[in-house]
Amino acid sequence: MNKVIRIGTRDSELALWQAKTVQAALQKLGHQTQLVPVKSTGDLNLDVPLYEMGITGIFTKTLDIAMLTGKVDIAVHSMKDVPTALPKGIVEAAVLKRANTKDILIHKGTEFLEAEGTIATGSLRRKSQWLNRYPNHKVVDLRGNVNTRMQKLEDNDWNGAIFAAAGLERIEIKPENFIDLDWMIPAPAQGAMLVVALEKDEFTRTAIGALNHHQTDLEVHVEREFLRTLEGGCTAPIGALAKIDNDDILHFKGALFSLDGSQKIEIEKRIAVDRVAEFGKFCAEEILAKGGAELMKQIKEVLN
Ligand SMILES: NCc1[nH]cc(CCC(=O)O)c1CC(=O)O
Repeated sequence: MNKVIRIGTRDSELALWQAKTVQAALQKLGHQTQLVPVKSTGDLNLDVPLYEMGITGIFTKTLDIAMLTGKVDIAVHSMKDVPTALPKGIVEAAVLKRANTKDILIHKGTEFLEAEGTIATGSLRRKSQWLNRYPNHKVVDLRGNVNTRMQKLEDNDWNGAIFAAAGLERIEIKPENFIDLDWMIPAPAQGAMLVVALEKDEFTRTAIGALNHHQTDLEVHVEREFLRTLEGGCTAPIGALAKIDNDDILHFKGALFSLDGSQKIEIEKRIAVDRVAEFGKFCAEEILAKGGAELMKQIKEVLN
């Protein structure tokens, strides 16, 4: 059997870049492909409510629906935007080799760092970590796709804004005036791309499976298991980074923060790659035991 693999993508520059990268990789393997930009879900009439289908992610919802209604065969996502529980009928088909995992600060001069200043981010994880390190600073909300956020930074008098290096590097808009935030723990799966497909579509799953990068796959699954064990369905300030070294040792760093950044519960551990099963869960349980359970309860009271 052979068929054209229809690749669903949102229409931001970053989403298109990611979808085209997967398209090029599939074509190199001899597959026929087609890009299908998917705009909004507004005109769709579904007979089952979204929550019953297990559809939750704000970034992934549109493409989930396009796939479940047979309009596309696969969807390409920034893996960090994908909820840890996928909708019924949708499965991970491949995790691509990871790019830069770092958060970076795009700034207009770094003098403010040791004094007072205002930085912008829409991420609770970035906000809480920034305030933990710079309690005298102010953090303002910043939303939109990366191009929009970059423009808003230019248009406002903030001292800087935080971005994932990977996003800016992919679409080649990373400016000169940045610093790597090596101390900031990235979002679980930051810098990785995930291709999802329908569980029942074996042809497509096999085709896409050839793109899987085993090491990245192992790393991000430890990070996401850590997240899933901690979060319980809420978007708390949680960071996680797993990295496998040349000796097949996985190094893990994870943390949970209070929303105002005043509390930080962190963990740093390593384990042999052949023993990573349940390691993310194990690390999360240690965080929960070290005060994380109480902190999660407080966070949920504020957010829900
Ligand atoms: N939440 C938005 C988002 N989702 C994925 C990326 C960039 C690519 C990545 O982090 O994997 C970004 C932009 C950002 O966080 O600055």
